[in-house]
Amino acid sequence: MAPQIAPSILSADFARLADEIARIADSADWVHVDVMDNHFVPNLTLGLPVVRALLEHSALPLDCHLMIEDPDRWAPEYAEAGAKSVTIHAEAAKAPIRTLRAIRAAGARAGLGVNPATPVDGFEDILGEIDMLLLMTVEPGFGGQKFLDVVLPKVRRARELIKGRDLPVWLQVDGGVSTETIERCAEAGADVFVAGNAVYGADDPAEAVRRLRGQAEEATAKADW
Ligand SMILES: O=C(CO)[C@H](O)[C@H](O)COP(=O)(O)O
Repeated sequence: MAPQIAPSILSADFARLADEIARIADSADWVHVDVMDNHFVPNLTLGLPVVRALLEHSALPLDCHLMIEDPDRWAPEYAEAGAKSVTIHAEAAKAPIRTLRAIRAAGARAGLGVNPATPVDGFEDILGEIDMLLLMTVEPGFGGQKFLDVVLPKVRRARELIKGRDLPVWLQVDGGVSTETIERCAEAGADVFVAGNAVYGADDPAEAVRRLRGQAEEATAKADW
């Protein structure tokens, strides 16, 4: 699959979210929406009512990343509301298979996210239940953090597992993805790139997306996976 860019609105102006999404509508593939509940992570952002409002105003599909304590309760509702991708965290879900199936049943792509220190090997047998594996490349909770190089071997490992099973699972990296780090992520096997600060911290967010995409495409073409 060609690399996809998912700007995170965590770094956008929260008072003007619809306008901020419009700025990247012609260059990005997804809008990445970070839902945080101040329990799973030490930050509070937005929830279902705001996502419903954004769905009315976004020309791009929403990729909702639930960093919340009880994703089993909430994830299906995001999918039913119209989010095209909903990711739950492996560290939080109590019934991940049931919840992933409920997301799919509601018509969305089902994502499974893991924190930097969570290994991916334990999830090999459930890869068939998911459409996207999200690997956090910072500790979740805040935008603008430094990319954790230590996660790169896990990106390679995840790509091997996906390839080994011959499944169409997308591999997303999230956190500290920028012009400095995106090539290493693509070389290691990532094909969906979340970028908050690197996009919304730029003077021209659309141009920032195009630049990231160009770098990811070039690195992917050279990659051996
Ligand atoms: O999930 C997240 C934080 O938990 C954000 O999506 C992520 O950090 C993106 O922001 P940036 O590119 O600025 O690191």
